[in-house]
Amino acid sequence: MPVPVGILTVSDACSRGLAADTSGPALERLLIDKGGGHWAVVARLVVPDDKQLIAAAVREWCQPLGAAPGGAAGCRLVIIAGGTGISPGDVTVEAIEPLFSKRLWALATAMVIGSLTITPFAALSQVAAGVVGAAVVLAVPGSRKGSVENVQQILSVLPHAVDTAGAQDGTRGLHTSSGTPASKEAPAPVPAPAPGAKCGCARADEAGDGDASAGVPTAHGLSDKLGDSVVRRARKSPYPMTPVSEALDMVLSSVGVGPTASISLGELRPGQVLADDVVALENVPGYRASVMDGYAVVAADGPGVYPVRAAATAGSGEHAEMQPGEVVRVATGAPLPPGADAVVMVEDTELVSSTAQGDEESRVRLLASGQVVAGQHIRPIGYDQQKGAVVLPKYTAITAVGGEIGALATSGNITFAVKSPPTIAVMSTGDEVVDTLAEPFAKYLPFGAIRDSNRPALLAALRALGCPTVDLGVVKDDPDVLASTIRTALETCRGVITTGGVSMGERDWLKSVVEQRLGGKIHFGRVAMKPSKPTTFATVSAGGSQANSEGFVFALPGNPASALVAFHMFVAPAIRKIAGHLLGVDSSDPTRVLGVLRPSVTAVFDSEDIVLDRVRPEYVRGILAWDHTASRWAVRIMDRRQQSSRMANMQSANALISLPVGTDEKPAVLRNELVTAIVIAAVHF
Ligand SMILES: Nc1nc2c(c(=O)[nH]1)N[C@H]1C(S)=C(S)[C@@H](COP(=O)(O)OP(=O)(O)OC[C@H]3O[C@@H](n4cnc5c(N)ncnc54)[C@H](O)[C@@H]3O)O[C@H]1N2
Ligand code: MOO
Ligand SMILES: [Mg+2]
Repeated sequence: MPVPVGILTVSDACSRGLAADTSGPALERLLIDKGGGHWAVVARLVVPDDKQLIAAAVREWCQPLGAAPGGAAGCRLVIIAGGTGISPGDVTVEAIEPLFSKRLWALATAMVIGSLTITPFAALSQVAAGVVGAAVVLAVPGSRKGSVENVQQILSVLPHAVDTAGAQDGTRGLHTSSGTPASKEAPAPVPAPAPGAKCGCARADEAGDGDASAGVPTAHGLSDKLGDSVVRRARKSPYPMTPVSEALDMVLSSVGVGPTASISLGELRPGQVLADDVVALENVPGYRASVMDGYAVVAADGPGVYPVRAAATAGSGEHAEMQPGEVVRVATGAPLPPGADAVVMVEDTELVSSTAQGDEESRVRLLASGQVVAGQHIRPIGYDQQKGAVVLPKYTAITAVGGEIGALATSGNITFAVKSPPTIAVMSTGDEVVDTLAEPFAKYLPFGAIRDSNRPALLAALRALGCPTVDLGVVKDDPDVLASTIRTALETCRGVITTGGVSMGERDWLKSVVEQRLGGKIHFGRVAMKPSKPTTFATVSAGGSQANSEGFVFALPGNPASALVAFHMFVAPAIRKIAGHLLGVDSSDPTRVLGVLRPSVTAVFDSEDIVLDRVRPEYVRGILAWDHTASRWAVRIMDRRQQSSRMANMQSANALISLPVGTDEKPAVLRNELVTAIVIAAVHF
């Protein structure tokens, strides 16, 4: 049995989502690659440089399994990366030393000596090693390189150290070792774990908005335990502030490209993508066709008076061979008689005589004004479509322009291999939310109620992407109903979008429902962005017709602008991936809407200066347009009132202006500065 390991990254920046945690993954990789199968990383966490939080995590992980009411983690090795420098903010060693029942001086020294052979800066790290409960706990520098180099020095002796540490403490755990230094420090408030909980592998750090977490993974993930009273809810969100790019990576690596289906022309819809090249089965035109209404002639005959032979209108059958000295009346699109090599427009002729009944042309004059050149006004065979040529290549997206469906109709194929946008169900949640799509229409709102704007907006946005939709209505804040509605929807739909109930409120149940009722995995529960911070993405094993596949749940924030921004940032790319849109297109050309990600353009900021948020990167709703005078993109803010509760700031928006976190050096974006605009809808020219 591999030995359970916990890896704790201590970093203010990582916990705030402002930097990616690279040492945690690197240490895990080291143990996997070089640990000879001895280790299994069962817990990874990022916490800020906070003594209480570091100690709480170590204490929790080093408890024996089942010792505490559900909180024990049973880790036998804990590696802490970061917070070992000599600045006042580095508190890792101070946090863990009081927990040590035994200091492992020599182990720490071995790490220092080894590292000193690599860099003299190793002398500036306060590495530490000790025993906590039955576990060996190491504190190593926070840099990816430094952390790995230190652990590498002692990797070969670690298995023995861990064995011995377990043996020396008969109680095997902190829990029963009251009186050890560990028990002297008050534990940080930890959300109540479930009975029997053990180390999860979810990361649980905390960041953003100056708050700090006590989150430690439990059997039910990080969410508040359903059934617990409000007094036991987490008072800080245990969900890491995931950087936007990481969140997007998690989404795109969790959803796979959808299946290919063979469908008929009438079933083609905008949003689908061709899964194969479509080859023309026939020439268009399949015959030499007239481009004008007029007369088929022999060009060498030249101007003069000619008898008119049987008329050829489009669709009329084949002609007899044409003779020099005669003309054949033809309509646009009609086949030319064999022998004709040009068409003269009716405007370049005059009637000379008609039949006795006066209902048919007898002779016409080809006027000298009309030049007659061989080949004139004739479409040769295969002019528009060559048999055997690729009409539309694989990855072509079907658009609402109609050109693709038209070209496919012309190709002569009966069926087409396509990937389609998935069926998605949409639900609004909230006791206060009044249905705006179902009868009867609420003419007057009860006090405290709000009309549902999220569901209609999301259903429309999904349809625009080509998704078949299922409307789940408005669901009350009731965990049972929420769970059963989502579960049932996932039997027929690839994914469910909910809005509301994902933040810190006493009736914000979505995360708990996903983890505890649906057995889902929350990949992220908060994103470092403004708006849409509590955006949650989870995968859930589906039943019904979707059995054996994973459904996904996007639990979007209730605030309307937050829900829509999150939709465009995360849901729309997932849908485009499932539908088989080409990955990685030319992002410099925003008119190309192919691709999983919408393109970003650099644009001039054409609005009053805007103060940057100091914690979260912001996605401001804007209108992107081509500035014809200056030949550049310009973007202006839709609506200065960018509150996430205000749906109106999304209207007419075709771009999200991606603004960085503000700093003392760069507190604002000024008019005429360059910004990045993410295109979310058709751009204006
Ligand atoms: N203590 C904290 N409170 C909040 C935090 C936080 O970090 N700590 N985050 C805030 C942020 S940011 C957002 S965004 C919201 C997200 O809230 P929820 O997703 O839990 O959504 P609700 O609480 O259910 O509703 C929020 C808001 O939106 C209105 N709403 C909900 N559904 C709809 C709908 N379908 N149509 C129109 N409006 C809707 C609802 O009435 C509320 O006003 O949490 C903050 N709080
Ligand atoms: O993320 Mo909330 O979406 O800031 O309002
Ligand atoms: Mg809420």
